[in-house]
Amino acid sequence: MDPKYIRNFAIIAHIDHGKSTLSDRLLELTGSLTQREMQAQVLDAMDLERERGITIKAHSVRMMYQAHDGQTYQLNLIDTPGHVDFSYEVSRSLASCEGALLVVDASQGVEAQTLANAYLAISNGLEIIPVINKIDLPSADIPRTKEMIENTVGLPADDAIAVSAKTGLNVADILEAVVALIPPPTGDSEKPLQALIFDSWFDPYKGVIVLARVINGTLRKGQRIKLMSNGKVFDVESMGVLTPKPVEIAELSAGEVGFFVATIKDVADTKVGDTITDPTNPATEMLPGFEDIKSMVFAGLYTVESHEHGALREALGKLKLNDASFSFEPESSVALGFGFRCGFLGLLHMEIIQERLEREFGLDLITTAPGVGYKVHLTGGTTLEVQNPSRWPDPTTIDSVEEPVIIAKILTNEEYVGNILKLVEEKRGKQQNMEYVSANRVMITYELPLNEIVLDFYDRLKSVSRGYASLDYHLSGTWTSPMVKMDILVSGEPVDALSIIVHRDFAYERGKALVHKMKELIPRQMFEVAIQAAIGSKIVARETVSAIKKDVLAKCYGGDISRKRKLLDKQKEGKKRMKRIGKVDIPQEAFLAVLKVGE
Ligand SMILES: Nc1nc2c(ncn2[C@@H]2O[C@H](COP(=O)(O)OP(=O)(O)OP(=O)(O)O)[C@@H](O)[C@H]2O)c(=O)[nH]1
Repeated sequence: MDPKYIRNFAIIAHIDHGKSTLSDRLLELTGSLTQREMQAQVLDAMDLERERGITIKAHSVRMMYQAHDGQTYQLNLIDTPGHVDFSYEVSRSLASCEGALLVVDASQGVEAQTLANAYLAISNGLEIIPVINKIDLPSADIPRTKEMIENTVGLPADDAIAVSAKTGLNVADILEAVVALIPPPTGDSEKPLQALIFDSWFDPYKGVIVLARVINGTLRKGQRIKLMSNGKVFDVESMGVLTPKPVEIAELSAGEVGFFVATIKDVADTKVGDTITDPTNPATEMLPGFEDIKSMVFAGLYTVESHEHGALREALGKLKLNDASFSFEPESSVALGFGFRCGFLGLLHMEIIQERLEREFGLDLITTAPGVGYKVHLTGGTTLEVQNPSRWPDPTTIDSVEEPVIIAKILTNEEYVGNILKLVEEKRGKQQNMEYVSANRVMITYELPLNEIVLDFYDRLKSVSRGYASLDYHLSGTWTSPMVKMDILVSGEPVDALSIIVHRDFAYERGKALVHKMKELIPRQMFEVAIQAAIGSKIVARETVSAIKKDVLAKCYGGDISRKRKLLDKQKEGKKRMKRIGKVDIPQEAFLAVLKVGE
């Protein structure tokens, strides 16, 4: 198609501001889907996404739209993931577009992620059309939302389109604005091929499916392609566009977006952000912005039943086929047996993988507390990358430790600033900036150790701000910090899977809180159980779980068999996620106690 009539755009928004609902409306208006065909929120394809109401993977849909000028335009809507864990993918999706709809909930206003995504869009040179959504709500405040867009994002918002994605009110105006305001792509179909990969996944029937935006040149069915980051060469077997139903096509020319299937076996070969070229007439340069993304958060995954270990390995292998950003390698624990150390982009990513393992593969898992990767410099001059506390070297051999640090931007209402500052200070934060972005909204920028964020930061932030704070973060570097390993002893025995890495100055407090929480979480046994926190041989905290005195069934005084059964079933249910360590049954929650300390 003549690029003049192509518009590539994304919708960026804070979680729950209505991106999926609006996408569905646009599909409906362009006749891409009839109402009958339309399942609620087609773009969120995975069940899990639908259930959790979040968009995990980016997809793209081609819509044909006849504008008021009589011309038919090809509109490619590129969906972007809405969560900070996936901000690299967001940035690559945005790099495939010339414009973006910035959707802001009229009752909530601009949130941290609205801003983070808007900045990504601005830095990718996109034309941004502000859209104020949910104007059907009684609490909608259009003038205030406009003011916030102007003050925080720095975009003129007089012409913001006020819509209700729910009722469809004014949504048609968005399509006209897309055609009128978003520039057409400028690539050249005659130049050597350069196509940007912005998503890929593994389909059990078709193999690896790649979504790409052709920047220059033409990508044709049957042609040979080369991936510029790794030099690997494949043949394109089929290609198409999602309308949202897949429709086969023979080529994608400069400016167009679509998917293809090639002789690619491993999704890890198709890295988001990579450039595809033609090996017979290669482009001289990769497209800018490619990064090899790394796992930031690590945790051990074990099965409750040791005989399910093989099934876990198989399931992890299958998930990895679909998700190159997730990594795993075997590890073993004295307490838990054989398991895997898994790497994730962030906590949400970790929860998603965990849930899929349990739901799709029927595994019962024990997860150890998530932690980050440290660079440990030894006195002998060598440096270790340590992602597992049980690999922490002997403290006498450690010269210094570098821990990863993030820049966190927290957007909140004035009245919660005090609470939030207290929280970030407690989390070892260093203030970078604090400014009013509108009459009562404040943007707080802090440098914080990632290790503090992966623990309970999100939940704590939510509770101290009553939900009126949003967070966006990105990795910014490292700090040299006196980190130490803290062991947890149950009945005098160290349980390796419970060890965590903490800052020396906070170890005492953390240890006290942790054993206290564990005391609540470990059920009483027939005997007394001591729970201790120790650094090296020094015990820093201790609690005792006292022994059970009575038989639980004694309460039922014989007679009522169904009540008895219920009670036993309840106990069984409770047992499911326990791991017997020595003589003590430790429930899953206790392994994650460190996440719950503030509760
Ligand atoms: N009243 C009202 N509710 C809306 C409107 N648009 C969306 N919603 C509701 O807001 C909630 C979130 O909408 P989604 O479309 O799932 O939001 P999203 O931005 O796609 O969310 P993520 O996928 O998590 O990023 C849903 O319950 C929608 O029904 C609107 O115009 N008016």
